Amino acid sequence: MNTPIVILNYKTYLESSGLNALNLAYDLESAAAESGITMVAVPQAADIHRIYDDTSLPIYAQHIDPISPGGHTGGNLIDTLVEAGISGSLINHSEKRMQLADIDEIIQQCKQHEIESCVCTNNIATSMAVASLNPDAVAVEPPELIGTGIPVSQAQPEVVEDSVKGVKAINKDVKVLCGAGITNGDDMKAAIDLGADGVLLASGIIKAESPKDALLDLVSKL
Ligand SMILES: O=C[C@H](O)COP(=O)(O)O
Repeated sequence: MNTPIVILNYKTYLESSGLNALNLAYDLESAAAESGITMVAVPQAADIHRIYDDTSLPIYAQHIDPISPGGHTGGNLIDTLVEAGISGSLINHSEKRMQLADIDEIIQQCKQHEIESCVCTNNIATSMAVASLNPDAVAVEPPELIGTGIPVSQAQPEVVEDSVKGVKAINKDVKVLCGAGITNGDDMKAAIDLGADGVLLASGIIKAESPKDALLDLVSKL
């Protein structure tokens, strides 16, 4: 098995926006260096460049719009995000749902730009459907557990285990991550024991008194 991966979605918490986004990136960078675990920052678009300039972290976008260069006011164009420093993107997060054809379009755009695609899903069936689109990773997250602190890997282990089985049966090269409520080392260990390749998380780290300590605890039982 490959080394597990941690993807930290900054969402739009004030604790992970603006200058706080950069401070959180420093925490991620030092926790990654101390633990040897790959940690990915997923800041808002406006904060990508500052993190790229000041750290060597892998950076994902939170969302890419299915557009091409031209007249799309307010859009998140992949070319601009790549130039700002991303090496991948979340796609279809629960808080930013997309139509199936648009998910496919963004996976293809990511391949053209040679960046990673991580498609979020809400259950086993959608995880399997998305696997056939050949993204780099699928991140399954039951929406009702997001932001609750109730970890999917312990509250709904069958969702993680069956998503892993279902996705790998369709395409063994697609990594399977899980998210929602993941906070500490026990939650992450449970996810990895169920076959997940890593975790996608947010509030448990962003809202922690010391995000760096929380990150080190997260990977302490691997
Ligand atoms: O992208 C991250 C997920 O939505 C999980 O969020 P959470 O860790 O706050 O539950």
